[in-house]
Amino acid sequence: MVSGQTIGVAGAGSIGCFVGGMLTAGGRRVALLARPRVIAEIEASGLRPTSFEGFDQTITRDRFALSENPGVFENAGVVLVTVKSADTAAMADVIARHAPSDVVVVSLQNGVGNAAVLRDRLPGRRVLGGMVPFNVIALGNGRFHRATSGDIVIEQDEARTAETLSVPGLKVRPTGNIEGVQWGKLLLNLNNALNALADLPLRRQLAQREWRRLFADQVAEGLAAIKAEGIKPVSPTPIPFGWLPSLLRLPDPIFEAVLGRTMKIDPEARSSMWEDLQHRRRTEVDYLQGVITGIADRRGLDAPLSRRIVELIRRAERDANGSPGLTPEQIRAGI
Ligand SMILES: NC(=O)C1=CN([C@@H]2O[C@H](COP(=O)(O)OP(=O)(O)OC[C@H]3O[C@@H](n4cnc5c(N)ncnc54)[C@H](OP(=O)(O)O)[C@@H]3O)[C@@H](O)[C@H]2O)C=CC1
Ligand SMILES: CC(C)(CO)C(=O)C(=O)O
Repeated sequence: MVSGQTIGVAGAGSIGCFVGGMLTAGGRRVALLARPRVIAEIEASGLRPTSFEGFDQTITRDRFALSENPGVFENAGVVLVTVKSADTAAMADVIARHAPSDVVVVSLQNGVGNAAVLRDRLPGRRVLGGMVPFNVIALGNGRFHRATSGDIVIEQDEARTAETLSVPGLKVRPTGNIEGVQWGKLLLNLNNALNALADLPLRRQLAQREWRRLFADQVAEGLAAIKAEGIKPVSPTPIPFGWLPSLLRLPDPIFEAVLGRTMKIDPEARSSMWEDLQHRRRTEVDYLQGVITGIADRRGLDAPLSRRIVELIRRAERDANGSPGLTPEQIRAGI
């Protein structure tokens, strides 16, 4: 990408509006493709990325392009894909029709299959996998709040796309092993569903040992499945995966001390899957726990916890009442 070219954001919701806002604040030219409800909110209030570190800027409407018309991608040098995984294929087709043929497409999504879907539907275009380690919550009135720490990681390329996308307050690091990084993130994202079922902020959920034991059992089950596939996950935190289950099972005060040293979590942070249940949207459970049950099916492994959680999330999606607010005991009871 040539610096000065437009950075398109394909599906501006929590991640897209935060990243797009930070890039605009950092002097990049940004074009957001968004739904009418998101456009109306930003038209009324401006775009306000904020962060647990104290960053807080309201970006006026004249500083970026914002539209429901994918024509906003016509001069894009990079397009960041920030839709939920089920919408990746449809968004790839939009990019194919509206972005230049030499555009670089970067997936900033959870899950391990989105870059492959984009590559399949965008032959000839450069597609880079990515991983966003931090949480963003949509707080209303154009405010998109980064509630946990960590740097974005994307696949390294000769054009040094990662470096071009880095601005103050939003660091993007290149990696030669994006698959390992994405599988590592998938293991942490197994907590998204637990958090969604718990109806608790992440910090309060992780402060309770019974929730952490459940998360530890999920990670152990996920690790066993992905090791059977010969995959070596890279931990997104300074804690190696081999230690994570034991660490999660520690008594509350010891765990708190370790967590406090490894990452920052705002009191209001919650998983994106909790947000999906609250807004009666389809969740990404098929791309997270569903990947583990898929491996288990192929390899004849047990994955009882992942199967139970898929079932509970599907039930919550069908009920459309938001989070069911379950306890760890209620989740284990059906296994
Ligand atoms: N939120 C978070 O904290 C984190 C999220 N992630 C990952 O990032 C990805 C994005 O998540 P998140 O930002 O939370 O998701 P959101 O649902 O908040 O944002 C996606 C947005 O894209 C919109 N969209 C979908 N298709 C189109 C289209 N064709 N044209 C215009 N807009 C479209 C959606 O609208 P609609 O709903 O109407 O379809 C929605 O507003 C996911 O893979 C998620 O797992 C990763 C790390 C943290
Ligand atoms: C950052 C994290 C792990 C927060 O739960 C996330 O990826 C999400 O909410 O989707």
